[in-house]
Amino acid sequence: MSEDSIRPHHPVPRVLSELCAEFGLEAANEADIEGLEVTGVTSSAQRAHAGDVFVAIPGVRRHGAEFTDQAIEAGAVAVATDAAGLAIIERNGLDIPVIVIDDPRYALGHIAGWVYRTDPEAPRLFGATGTNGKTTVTYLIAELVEHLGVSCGMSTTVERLVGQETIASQLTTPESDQLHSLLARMREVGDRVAAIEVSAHTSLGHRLAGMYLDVISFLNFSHDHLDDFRDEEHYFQAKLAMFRPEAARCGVVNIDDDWGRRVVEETRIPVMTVASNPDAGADWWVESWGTDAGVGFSMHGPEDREVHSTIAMPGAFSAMNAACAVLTVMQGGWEPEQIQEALDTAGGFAARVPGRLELVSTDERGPRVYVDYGHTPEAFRSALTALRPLATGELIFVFGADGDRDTLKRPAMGQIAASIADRVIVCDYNPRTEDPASIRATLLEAARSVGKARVEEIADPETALRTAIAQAKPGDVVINAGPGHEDAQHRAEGKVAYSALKTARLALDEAGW
Ligand SMILES: CC(=O)N[C@H]1[C@@H](OP(=O)(O)OP(=O)(O)OC[C@H]2O[C@@H](n3ccc(=O)[nH]c3=O)[C@H](O)[C@@H]2O)O[C@H](CO)[C@@H](O)[C@@H]1O[C@H](C)C(=O)N[C@@H](C)C(=O)N[C@H](CCC(=O)O)C(=O)O
Ligand SMILES: Nc1ncnc2c1ncn2[C@@H]1O[C@H](COP(=O)(O)OP(=O)(O)OP(=O)(O)O)[C@@H](O)[C@H]1O
Repeated sequence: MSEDSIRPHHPVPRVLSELCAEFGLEAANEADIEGLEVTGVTSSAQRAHAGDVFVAIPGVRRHGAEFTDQAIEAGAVAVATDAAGLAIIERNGLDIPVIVIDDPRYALGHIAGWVYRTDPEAPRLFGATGTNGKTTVTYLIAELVEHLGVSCGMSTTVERLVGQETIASQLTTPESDQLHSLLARMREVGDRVAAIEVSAHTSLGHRLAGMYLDVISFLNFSHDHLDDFRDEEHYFQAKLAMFRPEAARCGVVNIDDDWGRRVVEETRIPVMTVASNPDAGADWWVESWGTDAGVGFSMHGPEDREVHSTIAMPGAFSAMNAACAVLTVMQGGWEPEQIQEALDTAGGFAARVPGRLELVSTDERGPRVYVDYGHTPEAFRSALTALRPLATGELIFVFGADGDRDTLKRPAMGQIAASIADRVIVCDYNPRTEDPASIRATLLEAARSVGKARVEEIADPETALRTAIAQAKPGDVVINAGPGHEDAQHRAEGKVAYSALKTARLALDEAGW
């Protein structure tokens, strides 16, 4: 099943004229909408199903109304669009009822919420936002809620989970029509909570319109996405927008950085704060220590309340991720004692998050090899700092940078890599339409400017990873940052199949580990 087809299996039809009455809308053309029933909503003509309202959005590249014929062919019964969209439909002589709305992208979520009967109580939404760690924390929230005996659906960059079914994701946070449809299907299968990863792009595209977050967690904030947002402040405001009373009931905020403290100052929803420093004045503070499998952590809260457990992922940041998940669930209504018992019974967080500092090597006599999804300067710093102590030999870092995405972060990525690792190998990572050699050149120049690590260039990511693993010795740690769970590279010539996880396994096999 593809993500495009996640729909409720038993939709209860709604009457289009009631939708118009609900939102104060009128059909713009002659066609009679009386008695017309709708069962779904789509913003993409390619995803249209029979019985859908096609919400035609004026996009950055195209106007959705240009694709109305495809939506009609698939069985769409009406279109909701702006005046420009109506003009396109009329110009093309198409015969379908059209409802004219001012801002189709904003209206999309509200219409979808009405058609799919989105109910903030079923499932309740627990969201995670931040520059790094959203996917991980979303998995941890879902894991903990399930340990508490409650069925939890999930939406992340990696996959959507509905009941027992998983579907690979396209976007981190889906378009609002897809999200409402996903929630409707979760309700059908009995998921009472949905853990969802909320990107800053969500605010740009009103992807949570018509939904209400029960709890939203702010994990951290650092340099990323300055191509899509005018500057850091706009990127921050997109995240802060989730902390409005109209968007969320309550929140959790990590105040380890100044941005977290700003969220606390500027939000009008009740928030529970957390920090890694006991003197930060947070409601909860977290101490952590390394274990064989990851980290152990103790959370100290008000009135001497405590939660202690482990997470099978390395690094102090993993303890903070676990703490944010615990506090999200606590804000959702569970007591620390219930959470403690659930974690004790489960033996801590297993944290099975594909491609997030995933340990691929299994032979303890050989080098340790990790595949990671880090692609920001701070993610590099966290991963390298977490694994540095495990390297009794060399710390070898294989990485590249996204093409057609925030070019400004590249120098910091190169510098951080070369200031913590012993050897860095710069390769391609999703160059998209950019010249890969010029992306590598920026990273190499930044890495060499540090004058510490050995810096090499191997353009092909597969060759780079295989070389690093073939040359690694016992005691060395190899990290491949970037590809994480992905199964393809995005290049100018199109998508090229590539899995770093598979390559790492193969190379370890070949090296006899
Ligand atoms: C910036 C942004 O949010 N862009 C999104 C936006 O694009 P757009 O407005 O340009 O849409 P368009 O391509 O002009 O099309 C206009 C309308 O026509 C429809 N259409 C278009 C073509 C067609 O053949 N048929 C059709 O029906 C489209 O569905 C759309 O409704 O609407 C499109 C469809 O609804 C999205 O796919 C697209 O996301 C693009 C692909 C994207 O890559 N976004 C990334 C940056 C993103 O959102 N990333 C974040 C997370 C990042 C992170 O944290 O790492 C995410 O949440 O995934
Ligand atoms: N709390 C954290 N602080 C800093 N770095 C982190 C944190 N959690 C995870 N990371 C790093 O970021 C990488 C990506 O993690 P994850 O996929 O959970 O983040 P994300 O916010 O979902 O990323 P994306 O926005 O790209 O989907 C990890 O593999 C790890 O290297």
